[in-house]
Parts: sequence; structure tokens; C-alpha cells
Amino acid sequence: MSLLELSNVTAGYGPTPVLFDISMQINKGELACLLGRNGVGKTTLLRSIIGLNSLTKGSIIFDADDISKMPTFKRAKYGIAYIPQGREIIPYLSVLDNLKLGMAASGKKSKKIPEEIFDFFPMLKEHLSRQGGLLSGGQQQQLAIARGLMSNPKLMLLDEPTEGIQPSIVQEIEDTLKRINKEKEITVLVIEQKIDFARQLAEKFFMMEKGVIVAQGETEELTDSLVNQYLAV
Ligand SMILES: Nc1ncnc2c1ncn2[C@@H]1O[C@H](COP(=O)(O)OP(=O)(O)OP(=O)(O)O)[C@@H](O)[C@H]1O
Repeated sequence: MSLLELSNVTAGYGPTPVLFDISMQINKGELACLLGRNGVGKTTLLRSIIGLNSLTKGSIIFDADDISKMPTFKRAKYGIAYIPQGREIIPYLSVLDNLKLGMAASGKKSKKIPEEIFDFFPMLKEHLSRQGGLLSGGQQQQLAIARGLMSNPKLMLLDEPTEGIQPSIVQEIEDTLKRINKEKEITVLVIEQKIDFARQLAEKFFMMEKGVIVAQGETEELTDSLVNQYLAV
């Protein structure tokens, strides 16, 4: 069953279009990756789904509701979590307060961090009172994902979660995203540049080129020739 359905989505910055007539569908429970060279519009596509870029044409249906014109905070309440590139955790707030911000996004008022957050990210429990900005890049990325999880989303959108992160943490992030997807049944769409990571992580892929989806399918169908055609620089 479809969780997210984009039809003819066209968007950009001011008068400059970046996305052209994008139609795509992600089913409930899927773990999909969005691939493409720098500048093809991957970030703009995620921003359009969460409402940070408005559409000039087309529609976005999420869980059977048309969210195309909904403000971002409402989309978050509806169950979409966005973990942007660069993570955007608040550096001078503690890990605990950063996590609480994620809860606020969903409109929930509970003061307690659910234990499952520490089950997915044990490291965070040891650093709860530390300023977010003092964590390593990999730890900040884990905090950003945990913060997204705090809103109890149906869909998580992640923009290059492994960028600039050491290999051991990349593996941890891969394992945790798979667990979140399987155990919490959260649908995941992740932008990724590392093709090996994408192949191991995702079961489905979308390939973008110049603002258009040019190929999609099961990850097994992500052939070397597609990779060479659309990802090689
Ligand atoms: N705030 C902005 N204002 C104007 N143009 C922008 C803005 N952000 C991105 N663009 C342009 O939109 C196009 C798509 O950028 P986008 O960041 O969506 O691509 P991307 O595939 O995510 O690339 P990257 O991997 O480098 O993040 C690029 O040409 C970029 O220069």
C-alpha cells in the first residue's frame, strides 16, 4: 500500500525550476534510496516532501491525505521526519534537550525519552547532559536520527546521513536504519552518494538526473551500467 505518492511534482527556487514533473511512489514499510550526482535536485525533492520548498505544480499524497499545501510543522505532526544534510542539531543544547525538540515536532508533551531510543542509540544515554556540538560528527548524526525518531514518524527522510562520517559509524548507522525500518515499520527514504552503502541498505532505488527520475526499481536492478551512466563523474 502506498504511503507517499508524488504526482507531477515541479518545484524550484524562485523562478528557477529544479524538479520537473516528478512522479514516484513509496509503499508502507519500504526502505528506499534516492541517488544521483551533486546538484540534480535530491535535496530539493526531500525539502518539497516536508514542505520547505513549495510546489509550482503537482501533488503529494501522504497516507491518503493531500499534503501538497500543508505547512512543514503540520507535515511533521502528520508523521514525516526530516533529517537534513549537516544534521542541524543545536550545538549549545544538551543531547537531552536536542532529543526533546524532536518530541515537540510531533506535538507530544511527554517529558520522558522512550527507552527504545537508547536501545537504538546506546551512545546517547552516556552523553545526555553533553552539549550536542561537542559530539563527534558520527554521534551528531545518530542524535539527529534519534531526534527524528522521537516524533514517532511513519516516514523518515534522510539527506546523506553518512557524509563525512568514519566507516565504523557508517556501519552502525546502516544497521540502525535497517532496524528502525524493520522493528518500527517506519518507511525510510535516504539520499546517498555511497553506492555500496545504498546497495546494502535499501531494497528499492530512485535515480535522479537533472530534476527528473530516470530509473527506479529493486536494488538488485541497480546495475553497474546504471551507476556508470548516472553516478560516475
Ligand atoms: N537555496 C537555493 N537557492 C537557489 N538555488 C538552489 C538552492 N539550493 C539548491 N539550489 C540549486 O538547485 C539545484 C539542485 O540542488 P540540490 O541541493 O537539490 O541537489 P542535490 O542533488 O541534493 O545535490 P547535493 O548532492 O550537492 O546536495 C542545484 O542547481 C542548486 O544549485
